[in-house]
Amino acid sequence: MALFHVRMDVHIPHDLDPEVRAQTVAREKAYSQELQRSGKWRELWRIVGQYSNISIFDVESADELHEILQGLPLFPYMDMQVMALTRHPSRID
Ligand SMILES: O=C(O)CC1=CCC(=O)O1
Repeated sequence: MALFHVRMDVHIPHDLDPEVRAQTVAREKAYSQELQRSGKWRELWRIVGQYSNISIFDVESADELHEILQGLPLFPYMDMQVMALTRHPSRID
């Protein structure tokens, strides 16, 4: 098990066809909800006032995360920052 904190900043071009945009966003939603149901996409939060999110992934490896992120329908329109997480020694649970 490996935990990752991911920030995704979405930059869809303003001239993208509105139908393509709507279809891509709908496919993104379905893809992320399937991964949320599987437990791999553990947290998904909107950053207030930005077309950005903070996510926590619970995956087997960095390679698996890479595959998941590359499969995002919005991947071509995103900047991402990934941080690998490990357990803090002061945690009590
Ligand atoms: O809207 C976003 O932040 C991009 C996104 C990630 C998963 C999803 O459903 O939308």
